[in-house]
Amino acid sequence: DLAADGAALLALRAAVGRTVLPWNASESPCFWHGVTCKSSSRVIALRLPGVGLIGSIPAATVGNLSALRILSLRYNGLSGSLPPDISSLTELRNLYLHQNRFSGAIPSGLGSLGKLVRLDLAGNQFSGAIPPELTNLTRLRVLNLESNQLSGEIPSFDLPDLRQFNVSFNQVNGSIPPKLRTFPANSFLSTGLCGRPLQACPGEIAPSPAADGPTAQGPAGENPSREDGNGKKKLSGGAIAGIAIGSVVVVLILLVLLILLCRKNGKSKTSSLDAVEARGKQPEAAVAAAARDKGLGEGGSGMSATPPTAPSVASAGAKKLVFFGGSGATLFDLEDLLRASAEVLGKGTFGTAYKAVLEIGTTVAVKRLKDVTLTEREFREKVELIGAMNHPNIVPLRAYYFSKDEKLLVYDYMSLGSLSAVLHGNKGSGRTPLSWETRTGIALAAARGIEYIHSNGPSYSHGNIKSSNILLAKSYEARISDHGLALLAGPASSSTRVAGYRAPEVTDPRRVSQKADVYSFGVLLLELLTGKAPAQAYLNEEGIDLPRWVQSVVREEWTAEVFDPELLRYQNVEEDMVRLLQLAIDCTAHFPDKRLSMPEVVAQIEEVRSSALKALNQDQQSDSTGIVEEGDGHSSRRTGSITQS
Ligand SMILES: Nc1ncnc2c1ncn2[C@@H]1O[C@H](COP(=O)(O)OP(=O)(O)OP(=O)(O)O)[C@@H](O)[C@H]1O
Repeated sequence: DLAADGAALLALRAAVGRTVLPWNASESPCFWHGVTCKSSSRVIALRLPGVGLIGSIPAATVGNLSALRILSLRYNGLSGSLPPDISSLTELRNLYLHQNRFSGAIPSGLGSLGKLVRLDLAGNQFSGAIPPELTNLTRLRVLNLESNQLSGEIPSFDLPDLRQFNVSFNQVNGSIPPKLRTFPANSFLSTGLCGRPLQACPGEIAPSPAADGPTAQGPAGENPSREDGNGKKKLSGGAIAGIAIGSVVVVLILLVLLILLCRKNGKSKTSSLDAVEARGKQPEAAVAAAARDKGLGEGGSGMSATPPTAPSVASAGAKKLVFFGGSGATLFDLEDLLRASAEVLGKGTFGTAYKAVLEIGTTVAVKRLKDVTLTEREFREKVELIGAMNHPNIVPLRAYYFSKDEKLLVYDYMSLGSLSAVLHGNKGSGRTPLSWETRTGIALAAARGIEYIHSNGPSYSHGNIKSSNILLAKSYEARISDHGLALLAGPASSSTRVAGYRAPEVTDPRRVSQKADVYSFGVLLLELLTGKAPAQAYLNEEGIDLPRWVQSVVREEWTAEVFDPELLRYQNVEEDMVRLLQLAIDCTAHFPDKRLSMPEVVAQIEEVRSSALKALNQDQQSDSTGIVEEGDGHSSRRTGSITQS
């Protein structure tokens, strides 16, 4: 009970923190710095990073905190052996003891902490062998043993969830166990180990580059960042010959394509986009040149004047680019568009998107629609509805083009790309994680954009809310894209939509509703909070989607586990994170009637957002010097509680 927990904590203070822990014994331990309770009845987290604890931890101190889930004593001066009764903390998920002076053997009893997710013992003086019992920790995601004095061979870990592993700077030796060979070389630096990703062991055949390919995946089969190795493998003679022959073939194919392109001169004015599509993201000067070869670019009429509100027509021979006015945007004509250097941004449900940089300097995004079966009149009517939408959180549609063979939509180009790319792309070094303040700003902007779409009438919905349709302009201003495209799309386009965002009641993706948008937005919120893509392979291995995964974790009361580790560095925001998580869970309620409306969602996010801005101000004012690690906040505030919908 809480009294026993309090006594254990006071005993710990007497042993290692007499002068540094200002705990008031007459108050409930739940108010003590670094202590987190559940329902004011048990201590579930003890976080005392870098507070100056010194000495060795006796038995019957932390070992008596039997409800403990998080123990963080990192960056202190703790020494001696770990107390063996640490193995009685069977609720423990995160154990952070790195950067102390612990010595002796790693207790084999740690292997009985079956709920452990993160174990960090780096930067100590642990010696002896790595206990084979640690291989029982089947939920382990992080195992960091770096910079100790461990010796002997590494036990054969086969942990399905292991994402980070490090034994660098130890005296371990022997062959790297097969299941760990997919981790990069810097997991095994300065050891006596051998085998991939290091040098082959004596008697082992060095892997050929070809053999590296398919087996270089992580244990969960989905973590390409582990493939890095030292990147200096030598190519075999066969591979060099293959590359040389391949290059010659590619050059020949390009030559043939160029000849065909020249012959087709004049056939279709927009067919230069085919060339762009074929070339993907290659530099595009040549594409512009190809368009010029076709006689499309010379003598273009440049910018056109525009009336402020009515659609205007920029003429290019028989072809017309129709603009929506009122924005004061610089206009251009079809010829300018064709002369622009372009690159493929990506292929989506409704067609291919291109970035086009016009000679006048304007950059636009052009969407080339596929499978449009509407008549010209129907198409124009529907596109004008889309073009009439005007809101700061909607990507503006500037113009469109319709011909029998080609349907184009011209949008403002959003320079920071999609939320999906920012959140999940570039996992390597140099990545700038999205801050809590930015995430709440994006959530609010996206919610306002959807609210605006819904405000046009009960039959208006977006139908395809997902992170690749949240685009970011400079300073991470978020806007909804692809609004209204479902109106234009043919039946074929509905099949490719990502199921991870689709509300359970939506069986035909073309028949969506506002409540289905709320569901998809809830998934998007979960994505912002967890950092996980709804279609991520390992979530779906068990057939679990993101909302169900979050609910299962929350049900087990590991709320802190669901959050993106990149978010856990922020101080004083835990309660707001939990509020947003609760909102996301409410939005993803199974039954549409139980879901909130978008105005309600916006109102709730506004509250969280203003609190996030306050926290940001506090952070900027306070002199925060601590180094905060994954899964480990400084705040002793309660994480809050979550209810299931
Ligand atoms: N206006 C824009 N500015 C910048 N990038 C854009 C713009 N519109 C689309 N993109 C980028 O182009 C890529 C393809 O977009 P597109 O909308 O065609 O497909 P999608 O969003 O991936 O899927 P879906 O069509 O199902 O919405 C997206 O990843 C997006 O980042």
